[in-house]
Amino acid sequence: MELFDSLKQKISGKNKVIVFPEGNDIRIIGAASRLSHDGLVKPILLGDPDEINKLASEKGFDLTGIKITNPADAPEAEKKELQDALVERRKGKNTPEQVAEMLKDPNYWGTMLVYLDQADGMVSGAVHATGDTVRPALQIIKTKPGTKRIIGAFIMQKDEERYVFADCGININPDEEGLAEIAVESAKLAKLFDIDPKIALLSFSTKGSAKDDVVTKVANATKLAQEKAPDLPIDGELQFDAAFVPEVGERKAPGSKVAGHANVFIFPNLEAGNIAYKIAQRLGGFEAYGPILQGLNKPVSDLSRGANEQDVYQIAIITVIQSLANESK
Ligand SMILES: CC(C)(COP(=O)(O)OP(=O)(O)OC[C@H]1O[C@@H](n2cnc3c(N)ncnc32)[C@H](O)[C@@H]1OP(=O)(O)O)[C@@H](O)C(=O)NCCC(=O)NCCS
Ligand SMILES: CC(=O)OP(=O)(O)O
Repeated sequence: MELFDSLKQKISGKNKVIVFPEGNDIRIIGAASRLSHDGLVKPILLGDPDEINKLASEKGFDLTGIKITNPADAPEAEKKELQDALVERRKGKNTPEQVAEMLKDPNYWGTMLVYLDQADGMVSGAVHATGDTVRPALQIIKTKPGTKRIIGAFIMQKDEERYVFADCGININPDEEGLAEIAVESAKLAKLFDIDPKIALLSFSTKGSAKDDVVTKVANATKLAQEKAPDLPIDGELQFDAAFVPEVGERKAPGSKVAGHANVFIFPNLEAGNIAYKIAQRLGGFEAYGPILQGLNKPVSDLSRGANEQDVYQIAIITVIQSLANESK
């Protein structure tokens, strides 16, 4: 079954509430309309209702079943509830005056709805850059117990081919420990998308063919990841061809359980990961679903500003899947 058909089946009728802070964007309005119509999500759009209704009617989008909230115009009691809870959450870090300013940003408002269980997840980032989208979640929702850092991974899909790329969204220059955590957590994400993970930590070197501190970082991270998850097939450092092409893998890394067959690709830093996913998407014709943020207590999804309506629709579905996965733990 096609990936999204199977995901839709899993979330259909679950009535999960997803908040979209960028409610005035036509891509968001179109996606929310379809999600509501298809019975997949109960959307909350944040923004000016007049503007949202006008844009929707121009494009013929039905807003039945969609709640619209204008934070700028919200009842005082609602504002106070969010403000008091945020002051408490940011105790010692932000003053009440700073909190009042923060809540003028719809990403903070939306994140608070998730934190207070008034929404099951949030999707934003079609307009805002990644930092502005995820910072409220890092400060308020925070990482799950036992998880040090959130990770921004992509599911890359073309026809029958499906891979995980990480980190492509968040951690700019992870250290050895960080890279090992990215590898192990990305294997968990792979399983959620029916990928049997074979994890390659990528470099410009294969098994010591080049010497440099950045190569040593990947080799050491591989050892740490293998120690953290001895049952998983994890190998590195591998060049992409050694990780992906069976004949090259046999030549460059003989005896490896991963080389030539990898499907979870861990990049040494964010430069490599972000560039790689965009090349695979724009030159290679792969669909890029993400960045899927792993490790938060409740799901918040960032979009690329290059996203279209279909990307928003699909990321919202993935956000619900993450919410359901959290419940089953
Ligand atoms: C994610 C990112 C925005 C965080 O940076 P930042 O806001 O400067 O982070 P700060 O160091 O000020 O930390 C803010 C909070 O987030 C937390 N935090 C930062 N990075 C984190 C991570 N990877 N995982 C979990 N928490 C994190 C901090 O602990 C801090 O919490 P606190 O305020 O409760 O103490 C930053 O790493 C970044 O810009 N990454 C690249 C994003 C990007 O441009 N990607 C390319 C396009 S997808
Ligand atoms: C994921 C990503 O690269 O986001 P943007 O294109 O918005 O920077």
